[in-house]
Amino acid sequence: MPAIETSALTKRYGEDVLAVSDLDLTVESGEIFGFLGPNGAGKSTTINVLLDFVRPTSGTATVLGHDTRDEAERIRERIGVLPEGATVYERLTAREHLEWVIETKDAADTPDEILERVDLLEDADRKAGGYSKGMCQRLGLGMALVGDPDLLILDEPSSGLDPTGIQDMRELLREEAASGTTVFFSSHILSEVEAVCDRVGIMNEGELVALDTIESLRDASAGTATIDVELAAVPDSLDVGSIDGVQQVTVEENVVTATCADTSVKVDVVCHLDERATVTDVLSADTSLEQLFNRYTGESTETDESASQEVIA
Ligand SMILES: Nc1ncnc2c1ncn2[C@@H]1O[C@H](COP(=O)(O)OP(=O)(O)OP(=O)(O)O)[C@@H](O)[C@H]1O
Repeated sequence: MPAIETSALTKRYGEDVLAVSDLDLTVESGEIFGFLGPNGAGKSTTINVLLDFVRPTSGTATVLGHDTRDEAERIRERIGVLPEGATVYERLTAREHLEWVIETKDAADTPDEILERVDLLEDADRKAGGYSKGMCQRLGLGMALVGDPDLLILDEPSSGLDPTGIQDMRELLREEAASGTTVFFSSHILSEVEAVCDRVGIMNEGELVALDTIESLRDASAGTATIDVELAAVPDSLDVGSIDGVQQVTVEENVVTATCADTSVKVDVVCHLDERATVTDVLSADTSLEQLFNRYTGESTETDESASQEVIA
């Protein structure tokens, strides 16, 4: 039985906003699934449907085999949730938050054990009103862990966390998955999920535009590369487009940029240009996973620093 299954799931807000469109998504039991997409892509809306916080306009969703509309209570008993921008009660301490959730869920956990896991033990008896955003997020994560849930649904779990916090969170998700918990979490940053996910679904403008394993996405991203070749002067006829495997060519000032179907084509481009002009510099960049994500979602790649760049001449 899949942990999550949606079929033709659609959610409209009023006439104008199609937040989720015809979504077919299956998350298998035991996997760590990253639900990706830029702001406004429909991730939170999908999660809110799964939690029965909003009702779908059409289509269906099941969580742990239960229909979200008819059996929301049964679902809640078996899942742990970190909602978007988790709120805490300012006057309660972290320990009191956990005691409250443990009691509500009639769970056997001890607060200290969970506080230790989310690194809040030292601050357990401070009122949450004085917590930083990252501490609130860790408290929210701790509350989601109560009752050893079969499924964790986390909306932007690393929001507000510092790099150490993000690493701790990844470790915790791995531990949960290793103990048999399915983890479904949303993010708008691919690099945050690629280290930990088995599969990712990429949403854009309400639609699922990619659904694959990280490895397959990597394979796809390994297939393309761009090369910038700087020339002393650009001759009238370059004819770079005639080279096998060159997909696109642009010339700006004296730099020729070619998009190649695979990395081996880059050498052909350099040789071709070297025969026709004086090459003064060459910069090549293999397409990174982040760029691939950006391509699916139409985001700009200009500021992407994760592209692996190497000067080859
Ligand atoms: N309650 C609401 N009423 C009207 N429109 C809404 C409502 N909630 C979401 N939307 C719209 O639905 C679309 C999808 O929003 P959603 O919050 O699901 O995206 P998201 O991928 O979670 O984005 P983010 O990463 O910013 O949280 C957006 O256009 C948003 O403005």
